[in-house]
Amino acid sequence: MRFLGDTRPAQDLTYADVFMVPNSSGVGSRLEVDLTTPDRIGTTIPVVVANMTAISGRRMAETVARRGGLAVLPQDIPTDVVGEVVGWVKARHTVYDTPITLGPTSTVGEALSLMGKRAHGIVVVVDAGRPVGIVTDGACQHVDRFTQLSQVMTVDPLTIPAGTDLPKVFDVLSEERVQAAPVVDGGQLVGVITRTGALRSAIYSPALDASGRLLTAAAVGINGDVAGKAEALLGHGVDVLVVDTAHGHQVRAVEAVRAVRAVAGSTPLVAGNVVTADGTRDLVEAGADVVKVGVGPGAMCTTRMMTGVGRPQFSAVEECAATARGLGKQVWADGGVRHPRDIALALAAGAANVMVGSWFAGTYESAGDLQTDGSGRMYKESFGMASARAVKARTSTHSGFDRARAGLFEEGISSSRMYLDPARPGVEDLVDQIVAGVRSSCTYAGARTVDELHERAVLGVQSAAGYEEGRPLPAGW
Ligand SMILES: NC(=O)C1=CN([C@@H]2O[C@H](COP(=O)(O)OP(=O)(O)OC[C@H]3O[C@@H](n4cnc5c(N)ncnc54)[C@H](OP(=O)(O)O)[C@@H]3O)[C@@H](O)[C@H]2O)C=CC1
Ligand SMILES: Nc1nc2c(ncn2[C@@H]2O[C@H](COP(=O)(O)O)[C@@H](O)[C@H]2O)c(=O)[nH]1
Ligand SMILES: [K+]
Repeated sequence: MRFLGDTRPAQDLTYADVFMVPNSSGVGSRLEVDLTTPDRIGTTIPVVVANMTAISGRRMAETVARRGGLAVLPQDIPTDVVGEVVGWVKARHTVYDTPITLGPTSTVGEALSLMGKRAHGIVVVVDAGRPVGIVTDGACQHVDRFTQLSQVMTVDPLTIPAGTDLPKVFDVLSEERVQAAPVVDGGQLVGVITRTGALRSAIYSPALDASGRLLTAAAVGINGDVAGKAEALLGHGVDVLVVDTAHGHQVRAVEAVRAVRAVAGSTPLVAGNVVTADGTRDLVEAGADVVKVGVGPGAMCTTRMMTGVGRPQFSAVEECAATARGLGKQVWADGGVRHPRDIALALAAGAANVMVGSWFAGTYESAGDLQTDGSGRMYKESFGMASARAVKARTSTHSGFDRARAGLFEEGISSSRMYLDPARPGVEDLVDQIVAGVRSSCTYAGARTVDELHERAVLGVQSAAGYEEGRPLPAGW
């Protein structure tokens, strides 16, 4: 990566401050670009879901891994529960989505309460494991919530035999004009597939472990028996460990990384957060394979306003990535990502992978319950991991006094409404947008891989007006 005219700007920059110019490019198609991440953890797209309780749970983990990304399960979830989630994710199909199933005597009310859990939008009515009907949201309107599903379901639904060619699935669903269909193997339900799902499965490669199951990650904090917790997570089959704390360049964090490294064997270890070359070096020396970069850019984060501490994220990533790469390691850019461009710029700066939190909060797959406001718009509630709300949950076993004292040190937002975009309500819709944007950035730069994007990117610094000029104006002016 270099700056236009080879003039390094005097001050630190964030994503909005920079732009990338096109290079002479021999990459003729966006489909020639391979977004496999150079951190070699198994992700085939540079998207990691942040370890935030309101965002990253089992449905997020399953859905994102199926498209080549990774979700980090938060440190506040009890270890045995993380174990259950990991076991569940690893038992998921790597191509077909998990169905929502109910019986013929289940009610419309039950179906409606479950439908928002998944983007595919159908409930499969099963009898002894066989699909006997399909219920859509439309069929549940204008009927009593106590109506049994046998009354509203489409009987003998179209089913897709497991293993059917994906273009064929796409064509059959289009011809039959159905949004989603159950997938069966020997008559038994094994999953659900949509038209878009068939398309995506032909474009993306899932992030898999050595046994071909979906990849998982989990975070540990820096307090208590960190090594013991890490060992327990490894015992549950977690593939990537993340040591995560606000101030990753403190003695206790470095010691925690060393302790986890001692038990982690060859399991990739990610540690953070830091924003300096020194912080990066210390975490690498302690045993981190990947250093997580970002203090204060997060949407739920009040650290910079509370403390004045942090660093504009583009420059933080650039400096830490250069240091880590010099030591044969990598960084993840964590926080502040609101557009596909931010991910492309983080990779241009040298990040191997990019963590996204709040942007994914407003999706069907985030951990929270789907809610509707007075005007009928769907939203999820989200909160920061250093907010009073999260701290209260994390310290639930402490004395009342200690909890109250910890609550005074909040550095995050306790409640925010993240609205679902009606045009992109599922996390895969956002992943599509990200991957399309980043693949396109690569062809503009003449890069076929993430490393080539970093090598070839030529960046400039823009004014606020320059950034504003790049925004679309859908309503005209
Ligand atoms: N990327 C970012 O900008 C930030 C991210 N977060 C996220 O919030 C979650 C909770 O992290 P965290 O607040 O570290 O909580 P943790 O409870 O995991 O650990 C923090 C530990 O570090 C000590 N500590 C020392 N200095 C600080 C400091 N300036 N800020 C916070 N702790 C400090 C704390 O002691 P004591 O409480 O006694 O001071 C405590 O023992 C994590 O997921 C983290 O990534 C939080 C803030 C910023
Ligand atoms: N200072 C705080 N930082 C937080 C908090 N909760 C999460 N985070 C950080 O933000 C990123 C995600 O960023 P986003 O812009 O994509 O939402 C996450 O990985 C943490 O590093 C918090 O309460 N305070
Ligand atoms: K912020």
